[in-house]
Parts: sequence; structure tokens; C-alpha cells
Amino acid sequence: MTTIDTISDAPTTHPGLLAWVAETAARTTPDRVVWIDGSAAQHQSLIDELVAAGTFVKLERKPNSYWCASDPTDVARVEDRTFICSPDRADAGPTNNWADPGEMRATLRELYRGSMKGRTMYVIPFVMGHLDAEKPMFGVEITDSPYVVVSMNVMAKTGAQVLERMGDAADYVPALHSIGAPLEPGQADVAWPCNDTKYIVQFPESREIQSYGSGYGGNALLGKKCYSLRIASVMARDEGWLAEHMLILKLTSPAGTVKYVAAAFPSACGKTNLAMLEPTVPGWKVETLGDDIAWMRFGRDGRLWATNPENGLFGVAPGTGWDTNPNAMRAIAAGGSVFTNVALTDDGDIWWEGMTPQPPAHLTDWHGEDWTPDSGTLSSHPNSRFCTPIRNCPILAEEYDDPRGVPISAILFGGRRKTTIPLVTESRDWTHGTFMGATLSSETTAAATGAVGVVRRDPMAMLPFIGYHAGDYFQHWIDVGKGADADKLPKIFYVNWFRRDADGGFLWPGYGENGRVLKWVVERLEGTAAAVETPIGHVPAPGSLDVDGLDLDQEQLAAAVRVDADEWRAEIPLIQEWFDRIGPKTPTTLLTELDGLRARLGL
Ligand SMILES: Nc1nc2c(ncn2[C@@H]2O[C@H](COP(=O)(O)OP(=O)(O)OP(=O)(O)O)[C@@H](O)[C@H]2O)c(=O)[nH]1
Ligand SMILES: O=C([O-])CC(=O)C(=O)O
Repeated sequence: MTTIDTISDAPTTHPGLLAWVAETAARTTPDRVVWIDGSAAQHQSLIDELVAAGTFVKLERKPNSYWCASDPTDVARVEDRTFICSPDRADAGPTNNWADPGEMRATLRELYRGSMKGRTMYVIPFVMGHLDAEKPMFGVEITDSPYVVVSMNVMAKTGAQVLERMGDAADYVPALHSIGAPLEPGQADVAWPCNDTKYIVQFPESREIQSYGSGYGGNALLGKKCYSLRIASVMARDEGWLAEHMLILKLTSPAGTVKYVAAAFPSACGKTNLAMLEPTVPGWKVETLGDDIAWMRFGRDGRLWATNPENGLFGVAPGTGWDTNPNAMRAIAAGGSVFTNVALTDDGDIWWEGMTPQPPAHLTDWHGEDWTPDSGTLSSHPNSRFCTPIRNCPILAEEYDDPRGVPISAILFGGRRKTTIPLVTESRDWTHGTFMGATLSSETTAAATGAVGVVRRDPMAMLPFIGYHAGDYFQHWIDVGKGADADKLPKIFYVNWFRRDADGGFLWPGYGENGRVLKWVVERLEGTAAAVETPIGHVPAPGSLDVDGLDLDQEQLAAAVRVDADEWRAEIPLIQEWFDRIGPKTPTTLLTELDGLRARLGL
């Protein structure tokens, strides 16, 4: 590995970057500074160090793949420690934690003082999206966590090729990360150092990120949620595009017609699964473009084109199995993955709940303890993850490599709701679709710390990721629609795979069967499927959803697609409460939509 002891040996002459790296090194006082070059040799040497340190365990049964367990207190995004530090508090809005940028900088400056002592400071030049995009989206993450470097090498394009393209003048998002665990001389390290004090901070106006104390997921891999959603959503507002928490898929019909679909579901609500779907309906084919983030810009043809800025998959492990998501299983079998907080099998493989119907007789659980099916505990943390190169995905669409992206025909919004929300509803138009997105609700999951299963509004699945005022964000969505040719805008649908029956069972089998819903969506776009108009939008007419070969009785299907006026009447005060919380910035058009819904429900 190239170790560069002095900044003057740096592999760049970009004056701003050099100054920032020097200043950060002076404050955080690492033992060494290492520039990430993106080479396989350097990547491997970091992995070897992590194995030697006991942080990684090499898997015997997956090529070049590693098991890792985090500190049990550092397992998910910390939304209560995430801040949007706009100069004016009002710009962060009621859904974000806000702190004065000057005060926050001062607090963090103190925390970073000596925070990398005894450690190596890595400088990771990266690009989200294509290097040859019209305007490449550069970032540089400075971190003292080799785990973060290895993961960033998977999730983004990193290294010398990026630095070279940045030249001396490119703008980039500086993203500073420290686990906040300085090592005194002679002090033994732990496998997952971190700090109880955590800050995940975005400075939207100056496009900067500072993160402290956590080494896990979106808290630490700063190209992901912090840059590609929180910071990018502000750039998108200013420049007239959309940075969204969406998967992107390519759908080909038996007749060979191709449609591209984007879908926004909250964390751990099925994006990776839908993006890699194997449809059960004969002749339909899904290919993957992205499983988490979509950047959408209008093309010269007036259509909305989407790209996936990421290079890897950071998927929820539990529930991923050969029967639910065989393509994810194939992707991880191909190697080059890091698995965090899953269980280890006795023969050097990984396992998690839902991978196979029968658990192995003995495992080492994510705490490193012996585990058997009788243990009465979960072997893997519910937010355990696989981090895998997207090129491992066997159904990656060839358009992934096209910097222009793909033209989107349909946008799906969806959440996890036991009641009320039908399997699929089509909006009447863009504004109504924006209302559906703005009022999206979902039960919380283990992807963030805090209670699981609590229903909350999660607009466009972006609640924790909108980098500015949610009311302005809704207005931005409406404006995007206003400025466009209505015929060319994607059609918006609202889906719910998670509606339950009285016994708590899922009404809809989900996973590969969701291809049936995608088929209905495409047939609606083409005007060939029938729908029934209801107070909340159009739902499948009886017989219009293809359930051929599906073991589902008519009553269950009817319950899955049913619009229950009483349930919706109960929803209205919750939506009102939500708009009240957003306050005077709630766009009038959305209030008018709510009035219309009320009237249609006879309220
Ligand atoms: N019942 C049911 N569960 C599903 C379905 N699709 C996904 N899930 C489960 O939902 C959980 C999360 O699925 P993912 O596809 O990883 O969710 P994600 O939205 O990509 O999650 P993030 O990576 O956090 O953004 C897993 O446990 C899945 O097994 C479905 O159609 N029905
Ligand atoms: O950001 C993370 O830690 C993981 C993730 O993809 C999400 O929560 O949606």
C-alpha cells in the first residue's frame, strides 16, 4: 500500500482538496495518511489488515468475501443524531433536526481534535454516478475506518481515476468521517471501534458532510444517504431535478415492449427485492438498474431519465433467500462481499433468518456467541447487511452503463401498512400522485434505531433524507410536474405488499408475485387493463390483475385490493395532522387534493 506521510506526496494538485486534507490531518492527528487509489492490490491489503485485526473473518464458502460484526450499539442509521445545518432554521423544516451551522462546526471541530490519533486517515476520492456524466458528481470522503474504505470501494467508483478526472478545479462534496475512537500508544484496539456520541451532519448550502462516532451503513458510507439523497436533494431543488430514494428496474413484456419503472419504498420495505424480481408471470422479465437511489433529470426529449449513482448493493440480509430473492443470492454467491451482523456457519459461510426454511443446527450469531434453533434469539441483526458489487447482479441491465440513464414510465410509491392501503392504486395525474407520495405512510423498520412497527408518514420514502424543508420538497415535486409535458411524465402508482388479514398473515404473497402488479401497471400505461375508480384513485377491476396459477382465493385477492372507506376516513385526520406539522409551506394544491379526498369519502 502506498503510504504517504506528508500531504506534499499527495497524488493530486487540486489546491482546495490538498488544503482540506492537510487541515483535517492537522486537526485529527492520524499516524498516517493514505490516499485510496482504487486498485485491487490496495483494496486487498486493507482487507488483510481487517482480517489481521479480527474485524473481518474470511468466508471459506464465498469467494473473496468477509464476515464482520459491528459493536452491538452501532447497527443502524441514527436519525435522532442526524442534522441538517442550514443557515436558517426554517430551511430545515419540521421533519429534520436542525442545529446552527456555526455552533455545529464548533462542536464537531472539538470532537475531531485528535480523533484519529493512533489510526490511519484514508482519503477516498469518489464519484457517485458516471465519471463521464455531463457533470460528474464528485466527493471525497476522509475516514479513519478501513471498513468504510472497503465498503466505499464497493459502493462507489473510487481512487485515481476519479482524482484524475477532478483535475485541479472540480467541485466536490467534502465528507469527513471519524469513528471517534483515538488509540493511545500501547492501547489494544477492538474489532469495531466507535463512539457513543454520534453526529451525522449535512451542511446543505455549502454541500458538506461531517459524520462522527458511528462506523455503520448510511451513518458512515457518506456517498450513500448523506450525499446522494440529503445533499443531492438540495442540489436537485436548485437545479430542477429529483434525487430520490428509489430503485430502478427494466421490465420487458412477452411482446418485447420495454418500460422502465422507479419505486420509492422506505428503508427495508422491499426495494432490493423488487429491483431483482423474478416475475412468476410467464414471459415477463425484470432487469436491475438500481436498488436504492435514483437521480432523475429531464432529457431533451421531455421525458424523465433516471440513473443509479451507486456501484454496489447494500441490502438487508434477513428475508433474502433462494425463494424470495434468488438474484440477490446469486449476486452474493459471486463473491467480493462484506456481510455485517449476520451469523456464521460452522463451515465458514453466512446464514440469516429467511435464507433457508430450516436454520442450520449450529451457528455463531452476530454477537459471536454459539447459537442453535432453540436459542430463542435471532442469529442475525434485523438490519444486518450484505455489501456487494452491483456487477455481481446476474440481471443487471446493460443500460446501467449509460450515463444518460433510462426514461421512466412509472413511479411506484409504497410502504409497509397492515391495513388501509390497497395492493395497487393508480393516481389520476402527477399532482394526485405527488399527494400520494407526500402522504405515504409506513411502519418503521430496523434500518433506523428506535421503535420498529410504528406507523409514520414517510413522504416519497424520503423522510430521513430530504435535505431541506419538506413543504418546499413537495412544492418542488409539483413544480417538476408543472414544467413538464403531461404526456411524457411518468404515471404514479401507490403499492402495498404488506396488507394483513385478521390473523396477521400477508394478504398478498409478494416477492416474485409482485410482477403481476408490474404487469397491471404496464397494461394501465398502455391502456389495456381495466380499473375501478374509487375515492383514492384507480384500483384493479375484478379480473384485470393476472392471478393465473396463483394459489390465492378470490376473497383474499378482493381484500388485498379493497378500498375500505371507513379505514380511509380514519386516515384523513392523520393526513391532516401531517400537513399541519409541515405547516404553512404545505402546497395549496396538496390541501386541495385532501379536500377532494374528504369529499369523495363523504366527509
Ligand atoms: N411480505 C413481503 N416482504 C417483503 C417483500 N419484499 C421485500 N420484503 C421483505 O422486506 C425486507 C426488506 O427488503 P429489501 O428489498 O431489502 O428492502 P429495501 O427497501 O431495499 O431496504 P434498504 O436497503 O434499507 O433501503 C426483507 O426482509 C424482505 O424479505 C414482499 O413483497 N412481501
Ligand atoms: O443507510 C443505511 O444504513 C442502509 C440503507 O440503505 C437504508 O437505511 O435505507
